[in-house]
Amino acid sequence: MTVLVTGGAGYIGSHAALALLDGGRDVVVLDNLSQGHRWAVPTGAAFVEGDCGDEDLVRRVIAEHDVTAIMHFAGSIIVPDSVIYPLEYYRNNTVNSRALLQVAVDSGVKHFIFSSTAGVYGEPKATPINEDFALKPISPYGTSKMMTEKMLADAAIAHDLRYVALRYFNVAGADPKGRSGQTSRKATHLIKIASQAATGTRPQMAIYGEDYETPDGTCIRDYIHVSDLANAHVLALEYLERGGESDVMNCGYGRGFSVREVIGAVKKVSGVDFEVELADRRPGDPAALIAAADRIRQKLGWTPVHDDLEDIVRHALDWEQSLKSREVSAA
Ligand SMILES: NC(=O)c1ccc[n+]([C@@H]2O[C@H](COP(=O)([O-])OP(=O)(O)OC[C@H]3O[C@@H](n4cnc5c(N)ncnc54)[C@H](O)[C@@H]3O)[C@@H](O)[C@H]2O)c1
Ligand SMILES: O=c1ccn([C@@H]2O[C@H](COP(=O)(O)OP(=O)(O)O[C@H]3O[C@H](CO)[C@@H](O)[C@H](O)[C@H]3O)[C@@H](O)[C@H]2O)c(=O)[nH]1
Repeated sequence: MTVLVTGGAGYIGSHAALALLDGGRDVVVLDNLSQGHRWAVPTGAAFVEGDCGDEDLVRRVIAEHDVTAIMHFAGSIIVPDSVIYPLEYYRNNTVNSRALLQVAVDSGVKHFIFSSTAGVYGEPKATPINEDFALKPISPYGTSKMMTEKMLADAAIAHDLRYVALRYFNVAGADPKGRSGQTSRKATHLIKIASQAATGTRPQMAIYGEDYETPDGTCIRDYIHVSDLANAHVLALEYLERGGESDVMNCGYGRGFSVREVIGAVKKVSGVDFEVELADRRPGDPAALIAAADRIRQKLGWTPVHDDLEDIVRHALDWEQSLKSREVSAA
């Protein structure tokens, strides 16, 4: 009875592995370390270095570890890169997910939890966004995730497999106990970048556009603490194990903060007045993305405990500081 966590050496996967281990589950992480780090795999989890699209390897891992459920985090995640390298994104996010799904079905794994994204909605017609809105992704990244959702839906009809696809809104923060956090080599996320500016890892940061139709002109997003998100995965697994139907669920808190509000919170919590420039809009940024977050609360009984922007920011800043000392000690 082991959970296979693909991408468990990365940001969200490592937090999910921690949540599973904290709940007394056995975990095996499969990660090719293209972005993740061996040290990010939580103590107590078994680790296999390899690709989730390698069917023979995944078949062996499932058999050797008696895997009964899969949480699939492995993937390529940078939206603008997906525009430049679309075929690479379809390979890693769609083709490799197909391979993993094939082995899951062949091996009799019945429960599958998938990392999807608010990016599947594209430019939504209104906000908050509920799960029944049309899927109209505007990037290859969003399309690659939508295609995996479709494969899951069809496979679940044809085979003895049930799934939950969790559509994450803006994931941020770090494990409150300091055991993991965001370590991406190529940071693009707002709270990560602002935390780097506050801790001196980068000299300044920019706001991408101040002329949106929002109260302060900057984009609004629904920031969700990574540990609340990790717990949602554990609850999704329990839901499937007690016979829950396959479903898709938004993961957000149902409220939003503007870029300016986020930067203000990072300055307040850190006490550092770092330099912020104004820059042009970043292509493809919708003005506001806020989740309708009722379904996940109702169906999974999910009750977030870190729904506080300053909490999220504090944990992100603590992690950024700890990364600096890690680099110093590694030098
Ligand atoms: N971070 C966000 O805000 C966000 C939002 C929506 C959805 N997601 C999704 O959540 C998942 C996890 O994202 P993250 O932020 O933790 O990213 P991450 O880059 O930190 O983690 C992804 C991990 O997967 C590994 N990986 C990539 N391709 C692999 C492959 N083919 N085989 C094995 N391992 C592979 C990487 O080495 C890395 O450790 C992704 O699927 C992403 O699309 C993330
Ligand atoms: O240095 C920065 C970084 C970001 N932003 C702005 O901050 C907002 C949030 O940006 P970011 O943190 O990059 O997140 P998103 O572009 O909203 O995308 C994230 O959230 C989506 C779901 O909402 C996921 O699909 C994506 O994978 C994930 O990267 C946007 O308006 C950006 O323009 C800045 O102004 N300056």
